[in-house]
Amino acid sequence: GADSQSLEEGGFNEEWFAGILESIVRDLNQYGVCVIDDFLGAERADHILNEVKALESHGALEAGQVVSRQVQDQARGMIRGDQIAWVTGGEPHCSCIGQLVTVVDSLVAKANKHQDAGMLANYNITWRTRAMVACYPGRDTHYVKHVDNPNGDGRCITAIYYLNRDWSEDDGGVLRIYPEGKDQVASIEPLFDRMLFFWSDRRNPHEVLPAKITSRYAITVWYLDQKERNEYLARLAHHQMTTTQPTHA
Ligand SMILES: COc1ccc2cc(-c3cnc(C(=O)NCC(=O)O)c(O)c3)ccc2c1
Ligand SMILES: [Mn+2]
Repeated sequence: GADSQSLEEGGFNEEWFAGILESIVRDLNQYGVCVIDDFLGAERADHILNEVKALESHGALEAGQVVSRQVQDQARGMIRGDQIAWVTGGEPHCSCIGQLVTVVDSLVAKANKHQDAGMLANYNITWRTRAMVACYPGRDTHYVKHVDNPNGDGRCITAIYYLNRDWSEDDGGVLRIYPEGKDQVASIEPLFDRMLFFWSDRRNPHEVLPAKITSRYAITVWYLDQKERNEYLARLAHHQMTTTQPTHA
């Protein structure tokens, strides 16, 4: 309700947490996507934005994440892709990013074990990646339609936190999700203090439309299902065994 402040300094309001948890469980089950606005409040969001800008100004963001062949061909001659840094949140001057990840960790863990978890109950989410701090440097940088986890690498939920103040339509950089088997498309503007969750697998092909303005900031964490991750690592180990079989004379 109006009287529940979103966050006390340092701690998190029980009511706020429970409300967000309900939205995540309900929307992921119903739409495979969950958007939460005014997630942490403007003050905390500002601290996180300042930490991201500091990373950028210190050259911590590296251009060019791995992209598949045809994308590189398509992108040749164009400015493409985001600049990224992998952050644990424990680095110096990254404590607010760390707090963000901690809150999202507890929300995802609680949602996974929620009594109405539904499809979420099929997972046992025990791991996650580090936080990928990303900046699309404007000048029409984009990300072609793709699936985050097309081949069962263990990632089950993509969590993206956006940090773009005063974002407007002609700034571009909208995230378009094409939920599998549905005819409606979700167009998600990368608004300041907006939190987004969606299934990482083939249920959610998505693309980032060309970003016009200078910098489009986002922080992404991928949550892993233990079983799928272990099976993936086993496949990887087996593959390495068979391909790098020691040759005996
Ligand atoms: C092997 O090393 C790497 C390192 C980083 C990688 C990052 C991505 C990636 C995937 N999705 C998105 C996205 O969908 N963003 C949506 C949005 O910003 O609104 C994005 O920005 C980046 C994919 C593969 C990678 C491989
Ligand atoms: Mn993606």
